[in-house]
Amino acid sequence: MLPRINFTDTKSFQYLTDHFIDISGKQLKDLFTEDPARFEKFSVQFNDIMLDYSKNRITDKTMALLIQLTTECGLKEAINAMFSGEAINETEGRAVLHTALRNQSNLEVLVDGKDVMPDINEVLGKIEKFTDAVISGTWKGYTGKAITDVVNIGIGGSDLGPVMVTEALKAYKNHLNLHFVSNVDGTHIAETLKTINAETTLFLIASKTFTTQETMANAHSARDWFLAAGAAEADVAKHFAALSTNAKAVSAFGIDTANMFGFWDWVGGRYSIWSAIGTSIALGVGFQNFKALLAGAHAMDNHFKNTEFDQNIPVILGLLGVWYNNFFEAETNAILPYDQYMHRFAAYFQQGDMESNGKHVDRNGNDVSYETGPIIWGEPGTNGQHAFYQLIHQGTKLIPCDFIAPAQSHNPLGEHHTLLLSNFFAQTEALMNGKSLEEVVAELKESGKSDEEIEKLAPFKVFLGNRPTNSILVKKITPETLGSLIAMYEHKIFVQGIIWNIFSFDQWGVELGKQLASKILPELRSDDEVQSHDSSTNGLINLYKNWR
Ligand SMILES: O=P(O)(O)OC[C@H]1O[C@@H](O)[C@H](O)[C@@H](O)[C@@H]1O
Repeated sequence: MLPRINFTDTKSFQYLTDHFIDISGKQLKDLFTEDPARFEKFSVQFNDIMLDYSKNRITDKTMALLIQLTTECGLKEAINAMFSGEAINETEGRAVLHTALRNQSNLEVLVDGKDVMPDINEVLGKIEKFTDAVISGTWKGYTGKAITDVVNIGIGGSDLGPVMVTEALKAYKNHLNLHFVSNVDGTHIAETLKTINAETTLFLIASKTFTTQETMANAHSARDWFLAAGAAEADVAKHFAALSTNAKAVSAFGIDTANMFGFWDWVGGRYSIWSAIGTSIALGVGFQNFKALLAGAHAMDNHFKNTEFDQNIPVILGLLGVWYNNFFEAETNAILPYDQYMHRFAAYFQQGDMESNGKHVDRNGNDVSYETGPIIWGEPGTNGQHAFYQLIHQGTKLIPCDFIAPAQSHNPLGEHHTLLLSNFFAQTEALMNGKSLEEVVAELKESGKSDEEIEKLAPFKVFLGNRPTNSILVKKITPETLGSLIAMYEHKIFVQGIIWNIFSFDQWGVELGKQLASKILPELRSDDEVQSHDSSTNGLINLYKNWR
């Protein structure tokens, strides 16, 4: 059982509340002047990842109090409970063991007294054999041709992770063309089917439950298209594989369970890229690179489990997030990778973070009296700079940002990477230092503006600064480093869930919409006027019926 401590009742919360009054009046740039050792003090390097958190509105005291908060909230015990397979997903009665999927040490992990490692290794072995056969071309389609295209059909955790990772690791891609279909909007599958050939296409039906409406609709359409292209029922086995925990539903769909890659109910959907859901990754970049991704995540797991909290990257990130969320009342957190390959990274952690910590009921079943999960958003730099950074620099909202960049590019083309990184370094400096009225006036004077012009223009050109950022500089985006980065954010989310006293591994909030859609569906199938809802919903449905 996880602890049940209201963090606002802790001593450290009270101390932090007092301490916040001191800190909120301080300027980051002054903190740097006062303490030239800030970078050494507030940075941690782990393998090829450097977290510099010195540009945050913190002092030694802030960090000491935040660490004290972890003790009062039982974080250490909670970490041990997760890694040791306790059923910490209490509302679903399940363990939370995505860490076991990447447990390259192979030491036993017990769930209800049974070591899960042999099953995990068996599935990994099966994925390796299958992906090697498809990549090498020994796996043949129904007309004897090798596979050229792979279509992963899945949604949420069965889509976002594979999309994000295969994009982030595109530099490692082989000849297979990967496609991802998630939306139940027929456009998604229709447009994909236009680009592929049934004889050389492999469909991966990725669904933990194998009941998700969108995925099942897309899977059936893919199957119909495949059969309409001239293939026979018996050919389905060569072109359809399932990634799922639900063998019964997989068979019922018509996929041979020999082509099923299984996982278990102790793997949450948004934590499932490390499971058979990662098969599209292994197909796209090769099994060895998939293994390296797992190894990178495993290394971060060990760091998280074994490192003192003041040097523990996910713990530090989690606590900084709590500091801004609950004291500065920041509502969002931007993730800004300066790496085009990582363009889906923020989208991936929108699900990872918001589906985990978007909860208003605590572990005692009571409404919380404080803010929980932040809104996660972001786009790659430098594109974001020319779009929404205006608000980060000069808007009225405090937006803590994570800047992520690799020192080495996979595409060292001319000066591109140097240009990119000059922006990466400049933005965090600008956000911290801002530009004072005096500086603006001096600049305008130098550019030859009259006093009258200066008076008019100056206020608009002032940057208040004091805007906090983390810089995460990595050597290169390799499978290992990416694995570590993903696990780092997963554990950050865990830390925050523990502090906020919420259950991070269920997602009841997605159910209501599904329930109502299934009630509305038969109403849409008939032509009768609908009167069973409120006037807005009735009005919209009836107009839709008139227009369709
Ligand atoms: O993999 P499945 O079972 O099709 O589920 C897909 C997604 O379905 C959503 O409803 C859940 O909120 C997600 O957590 C999940 O990832």
